[in-house]
Amino acid sequence: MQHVLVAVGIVLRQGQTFITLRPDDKHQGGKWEFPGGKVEAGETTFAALKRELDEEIGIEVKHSTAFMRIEHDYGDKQVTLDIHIIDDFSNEPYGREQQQGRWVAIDALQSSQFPAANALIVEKLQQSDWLAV
Ligand SMILES: Nc1nc2c([nH]c(=O)n2[C@H]2C[C@H](O)[C@@H](COP(=O)(O)OP(=O)(O)OP(=O)(O)O)O2)c(=O)[nH]1
Ligand SMILES: [Mg+2]
Repeated sequence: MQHVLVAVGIVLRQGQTFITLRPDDKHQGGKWEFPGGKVEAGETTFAALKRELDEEIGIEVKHSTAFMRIEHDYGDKQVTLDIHIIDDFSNEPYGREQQQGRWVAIDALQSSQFPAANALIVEKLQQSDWLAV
């Protein structure tokens, strides 16, 4: 069974987060995601986060805080999501790989838009009072 470690970034600004649409031909395609991707051999999670967020949404990550870690088994693939809040970045995010992207209010996030592993992320984000600042 394939097992991957994925660095995931919750890009936050004024109570909103930037999400992107996974291409149809990828694992969990057609679902919205928080940008990120596989941590490569010899790479730290922070380095992977910086690299993936530059590649996928064109931002430069300046600061991140660990948020939570989730293990999920999709049956065809096991993932460990290492999720970080990105609270300082430069450049305006956009779908740099031609994927759709949009800002959405944390309160308006719906678990059903995302892969199953994300339900716990949405729940915790919506419980975190400190995110409102
Ligand atoms: N980026 C991201 N991946 C997620 C989320 N939720 C979730 O279950 N995943 C899963 C889907 C994929 O199986 C895996 C991400 O791996 P991926 O194959 O897209 O990684 P990648 O961006 O490096 O893709 P690639 O360029 O190597 O094709 O994590 C999420 O919110 N964001
Ligand atoms: Mg990715």
